[in-house]
Amino acid sequence: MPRSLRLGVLTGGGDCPGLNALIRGLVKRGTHEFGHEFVGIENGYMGLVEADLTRPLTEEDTRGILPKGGTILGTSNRANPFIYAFREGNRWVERDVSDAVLRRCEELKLDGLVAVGGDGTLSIAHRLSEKGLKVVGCPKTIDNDLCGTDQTFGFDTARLIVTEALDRLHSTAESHDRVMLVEIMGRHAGFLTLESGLAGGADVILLPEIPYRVESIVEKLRARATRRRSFSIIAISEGAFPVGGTLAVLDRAEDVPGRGVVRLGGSGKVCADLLAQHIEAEIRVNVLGHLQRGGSPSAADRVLATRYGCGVLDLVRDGKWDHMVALRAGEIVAVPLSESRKERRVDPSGDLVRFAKSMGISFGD
Ligand SMILES: Nc1ncnc2c1ncn2[C@@H]1O[C@H](COP(=O)(O)OP(=O)(O)O)[C@@H](O)[C@H]1O
Ligand SMILES: O=P(O)(O)OC[C@H]1O[C@](O)(COP(=O)(O)O)[C@@H](O)[C@@H]1O
Ligand SMILES: [Mg+2]
Repeated sequence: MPRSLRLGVLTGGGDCPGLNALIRGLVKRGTHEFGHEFVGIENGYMGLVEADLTRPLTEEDTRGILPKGGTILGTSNRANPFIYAFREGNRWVERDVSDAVLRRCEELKLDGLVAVGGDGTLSIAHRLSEKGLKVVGCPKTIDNDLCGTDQTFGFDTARLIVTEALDRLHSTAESHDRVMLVEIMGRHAGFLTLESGLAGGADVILLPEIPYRVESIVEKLRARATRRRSFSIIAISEGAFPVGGTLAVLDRAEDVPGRGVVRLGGSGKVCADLLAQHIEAEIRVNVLGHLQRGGSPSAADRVLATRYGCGVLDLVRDGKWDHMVALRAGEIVAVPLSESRKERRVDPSGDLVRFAKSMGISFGD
């Protein structure tokens, strides 16, 4: 019988469907096979900085959570221990509280920490690991932009939601002869836009990896109009921008204390305003927003998340701290956490883009 451990668990960054399935897999296998004990840490790393945000996490707590969206542990994308934001009077100050986080883990008598998150959460995990904390990671994000793993859970569900939105927008766009722009999440990576754009039959797909020229989109829209189809669907990433232009930003990194990264939004409106200078057709912009992350995970995401939750316990058993679980060529493997710092992007000359172009889909280049 392997040694029973006391493990902390936290979920950090933006939530995504499948986090609860992961927590369930982790706690069930951990309890049954290893006799581990789990401590739930609430609101990401915030739970290791602020008081009263930890609680026992038992198998009983995981009953019925498999199909639930979000995370029963809560999360935060503003709780980086290396730039933690505190309110002092009427201003915010940022401090490095990473030493206090290590002390807190000792107080909680943790033998190790399981950090579930995206590039942000996992690179923080790696930095904590460098300071001596025993951490293992599980990758998550609807953006699918993490290096080291072929897929993150959350992506499949988000792709289904966006595809359904594109399907639904087709009928109203066609009835009104409109150009529909659909703004899709993904930060600086276009995976979600590319794959749901393909699945949902978009006519134009605009990605952060391929800056667009308005003239090129106009040409495509005009070509469609002469074929007596005067409606068009444009799938645009929140991180897409015109050649020579800049990112559409809702909050700069420095405007949100503790956040450390930019909040994107508004690329659809920017593109619509540019197009309106050239075409007569009515244009509408749809921002799908957090609908893309909400609700129950798909079967595929439940399975992948369960595999990650169960699989990370092999890393713990083998003492593979400072590693994360990953999917590579269909297998669950261990990858150094330092890999998670590298972000993945759509390859503009890869198969998907090439085939889409060969079918007549415009990328605005
Ligand atoms: N590439 C990065 N490297 C280091 N820290 C990051 C990085 N991206 C984000 N962070 C920090 O990690 C926290 C969570 O990041 P976020 O991107 O929202 O979540 P995640 O990537 O884990 O889903 C933020 O507070 C931010 O300060
Ligand atoms: O929830 P917020 O703070 O508005 O953040 C929105 C961002 O989070 C995401 O939904 C998911 O990103 P992460 O997985 O890196 O947290 C991005 O697609 C989007 O840009
Ligand atoms: Mg991130």
